[in-house]
Amino acid sequence: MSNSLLADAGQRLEQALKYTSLSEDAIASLKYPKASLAVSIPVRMDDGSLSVFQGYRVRYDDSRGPGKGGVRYHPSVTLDEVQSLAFWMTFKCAALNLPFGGAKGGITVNPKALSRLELERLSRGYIDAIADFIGADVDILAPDVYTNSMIMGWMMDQYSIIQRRSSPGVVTGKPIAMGGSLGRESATAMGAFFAIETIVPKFDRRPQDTTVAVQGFGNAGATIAELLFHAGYNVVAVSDSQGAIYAQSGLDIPKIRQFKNNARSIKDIYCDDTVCSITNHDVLSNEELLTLDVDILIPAALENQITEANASQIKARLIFEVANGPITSTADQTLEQNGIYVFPDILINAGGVTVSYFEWVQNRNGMYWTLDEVNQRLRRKMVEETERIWAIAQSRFIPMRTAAYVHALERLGEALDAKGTRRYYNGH
Ligand SMILES: NC(=O)C1=CN([C@@H]2O[C@H](COP(=O)(O)OP(=O)(O)OC[C@H]3O[C@@H](n4cnc5c(N)ncnc54)[C@H](OP(=O)(O)O)[C@@H]3O)[C@@H](O)[C@H]2O)C=CC1
Ligand SMILES: O=C(O)CCC(=O)C(=O)O
Repeated sequence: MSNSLLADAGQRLEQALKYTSLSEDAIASLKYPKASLAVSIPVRMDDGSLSVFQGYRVRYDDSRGPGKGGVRYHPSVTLDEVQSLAFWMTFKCAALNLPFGGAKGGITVNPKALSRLELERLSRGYIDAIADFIGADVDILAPDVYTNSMIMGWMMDQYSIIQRRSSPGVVTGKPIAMGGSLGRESATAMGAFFAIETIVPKFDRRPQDTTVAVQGFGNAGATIAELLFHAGYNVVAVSDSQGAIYAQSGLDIPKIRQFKNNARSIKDIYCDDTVCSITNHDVLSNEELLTLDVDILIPAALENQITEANASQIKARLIFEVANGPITSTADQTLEQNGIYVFPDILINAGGVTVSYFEWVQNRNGMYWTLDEVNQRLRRKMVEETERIWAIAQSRFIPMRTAAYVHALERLGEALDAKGTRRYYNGH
């Protein structure tokens, strides 16, 4: 592992390997992505010009099943980032005992600058470029940052056109009308909520006495903020890419969501009777939100938000990583020294991929579940695996992140070893 984000992610693997007895072969297999594809996607723009975008799809490991992971559209997407995200998917799927390996995709683009038709041509062009690399039994796509069910619908449709058969199982997070699952839209946050509800009582905390700050107000961030708000937590700060707002007495999250739905930034919220009931809130930067004196901090935006530079200023007691990779490995050490508990991404945000798995199962069976069934199954899975990881952390005196990796590694090691060594010999 030579480059930075992936190298940093690899530190977590090294740390966890000290607590496992994985075979040398299994360890060696997990150190590098299995396959990385980089593609150019030419897109005819609305003004007639041609723009060429860079896209990626990485399958990190598929020893437990087909690759699984979302597709990100963001200006800062790089191969290194996509490889790291695929690495986390591998451990996430194993930690939750889903029959999948880890994969991820991305396009380097600012989707906010594209028209809807340009976005559709880009999404279909991406599938044209990676069609041979994916499949319902090979590598399955899903939403991530700045992608959504509409884009997943275009992707599934384009793949079906290429294959000349309906192929719903190649993409999850689709519109319900195209075989999507009820509950997938809220699944990442719902899974995090079930984990938080499992963990918070262990710290003798009650929702009404617990303050929360959430960074990121998209699919994951806005939904977890609203779930916690309705459960009685005091959500005092939220943010989007433009900035944050804070009110010590608490924020009215459903009203902020209503405001944000009109494509405006949280920091521009103003108060009148029709738009919000927030009074006396302060506007903060995203950096300031992270260092607020709150009980729970929930990063739900991008990677590398808590680093060596600001870790010592974090005052939250518990951090739940809804985003992938928001804390660097060196920052982890500082937080631990300061007695701050970190609940890791590969557990906390696993609700999304868990309901993606449910969607894939429903597509294969052609039978569809009610929202209640989906959420009950999700709750069972999240509570079960959270308790298992908690027990590992407690019994071995290790942080929850290391415990989650140890838990995932035991399952990955079994699958890698069960395949034997034959596959390591060339030509036989
Ligand atoms: N969607 C899913 O199913 C899953 C998502 N995740 C992870 O959750 C995180 C959020 O994803 P998701 O909610 O889906 O993405 P969305 O695109 O729905 O939302 C992203 C949010 O993050 C905000 N944001 C972007 N850049 C910054 C920044 N620099 N500082 C603060 N906020 C910022 C955006 O602001 P603005 O509104 O201004 O654009 C937006 O509110 C990611 O790490 C993703 O990988 C994990 C598991 C599953
Ligand atoms: O739903 C999925 O398949 C993956 C979601 C995702 O990209 C993630 O968990 O980071």
